[in-house]
Amino acid sequence: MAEASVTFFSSSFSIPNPNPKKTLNFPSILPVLSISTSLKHPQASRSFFTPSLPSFPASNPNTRRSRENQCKFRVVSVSSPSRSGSCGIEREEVGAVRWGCDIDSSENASYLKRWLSENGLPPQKMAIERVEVGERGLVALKNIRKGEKLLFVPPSLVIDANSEWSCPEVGNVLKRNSVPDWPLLATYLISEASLMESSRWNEYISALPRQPYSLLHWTRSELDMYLVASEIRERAIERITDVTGTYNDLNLRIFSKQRDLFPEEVYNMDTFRWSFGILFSRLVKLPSMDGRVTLVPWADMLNHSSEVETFLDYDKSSQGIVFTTDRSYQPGEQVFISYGKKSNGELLLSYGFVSREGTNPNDSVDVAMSINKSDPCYVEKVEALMKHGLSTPQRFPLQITGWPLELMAYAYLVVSPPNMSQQYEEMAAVASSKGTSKKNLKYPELEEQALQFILDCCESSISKYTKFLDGIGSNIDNSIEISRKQANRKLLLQQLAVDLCSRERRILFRAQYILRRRLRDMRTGELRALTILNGFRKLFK
Ligand SMILES: C[S@@+](CC[C@H](N)C(=O)[O-])C[C@H]1O[C@@H](n2cnc3c(N)ncnc32)[C@H](O)[C@@H]1O
Repeated sequence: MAEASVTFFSSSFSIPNPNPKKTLNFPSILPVLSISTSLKHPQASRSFFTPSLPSFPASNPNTRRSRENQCKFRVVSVSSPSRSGSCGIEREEVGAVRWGCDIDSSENASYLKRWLSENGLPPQKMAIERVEVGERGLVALKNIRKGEKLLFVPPSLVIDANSEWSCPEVGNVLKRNSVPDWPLLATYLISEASLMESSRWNEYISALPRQPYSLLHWTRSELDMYLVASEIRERAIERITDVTGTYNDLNLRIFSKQRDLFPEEVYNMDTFRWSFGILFSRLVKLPSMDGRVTLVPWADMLNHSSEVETFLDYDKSSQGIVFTTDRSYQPGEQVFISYGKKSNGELLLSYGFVSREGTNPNDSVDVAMSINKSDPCYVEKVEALMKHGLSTPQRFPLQITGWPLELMAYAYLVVSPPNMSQQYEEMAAVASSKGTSKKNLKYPELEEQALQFILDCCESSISKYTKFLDGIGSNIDNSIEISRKQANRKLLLQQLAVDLCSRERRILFRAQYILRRRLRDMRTGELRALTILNGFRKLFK
């Protein structure tokens, strides 16, 4: 059960490509939500500030749909012409769309609940309410026992790659081009959203956040300014680049060729950023359905807690999407789920929040390691790494409880001398976890150097965090006059960055302490052995 809640999965994204030189980009690791139950006060840092985002009149989702209206999209995007650079994140303003709602308004959520009930959602023991953690969430209406199954969302209310398109022509074009699940679902959401009342998902889409929170929605300068010390910045840039690349490919090969079906006002970078933001923060992978990725209305109103393990799955006996509580709840308590065993950086990357201090047992910090260019065996080492899908620099996660075998193997490779070139392969294989087994490499003659190398990496990282945390407020440019809305956003992002960086630096401090102690013990051990040896020498003299 816990295994299934580790919700990273590999997406094989590729549209059959007439030009094999041009590859389609898409993140190889994408997060998916899984579900579980609650903490008493899992206050996450996001709850300190409420960002004030542009507001537009919400469409009334209760309007009746007319079938003849199908495929007549409404141009509702308010995105401004993009000033973005090649990776699309140079812009100072993140485009917003009109779809969805401000999640602090509960009106759309009550339309959603009514619509779900009318369409087969059975009576629930929870209701959508404004909550302290996560803004909107599901709250127990009655006593809920530990081990109870909840939700029972019927498959007819779930969106997946096989869902029927309200505008079948658009769906047919994508299917003919064998567009994989993630970009297909992103396009599906945009297509349905643009149809408004003519889409059967209107009530669901109207209750989605207009601005999903995740690093996908930070500008390049925000990432550079606030996440300068954290490796999560790189991952955010990679993700933004992948999403942008995916949109550009779809646009080039499909949208631009059929503008009647895919008008630019609807299918553009801003609307894709919105739909990918929704997918990153709400998509669920269902283990009992061969890992099918789905959007599960209602279930996706549950917020995350790192201290519970229960997750969403399809339940054959009830034929619905359920989760089983792993604690009891009293009326009025918010019910939480687990989005998987994620570090705070990963939570910020996909969901836009950081867990409250000390509540995330899965927290880790990525440390970047690299082979020194002046290493006489630089080429051989890099070749060995590349053979196993690694590079230089390479990131490894460090946890409060220690570091993985892969990181140690990489460190051995970095410090190993030319006369050990026969072992480079083995080291790289273990570093990539693609070796024969998860092997604990042991090279006693290199251990001290390898540990010293890891310590140096941690200390250089610590100094970056300290510089950022000491300078926050003073090194951030306050000279530009900003509106209240921008000030709120700035405060929110600063707070998130400070929370993330303090948690990550704490893990590094712990690693520094352990490494220093281990090295000291090794060195005093060596010293003692040397003193004994010298004593013997003197004796024999
Ligand atoms: C699947 S949705 C959950 C429902 C969401 N609160 C809503 O109103 O639509 C995931 C989003 O909820 C918020 N969220 C979930 N768990 C949270 C937590 N522990 N602290 C703060 N925000 C949280 C984040 O904005 C995240 O992107």
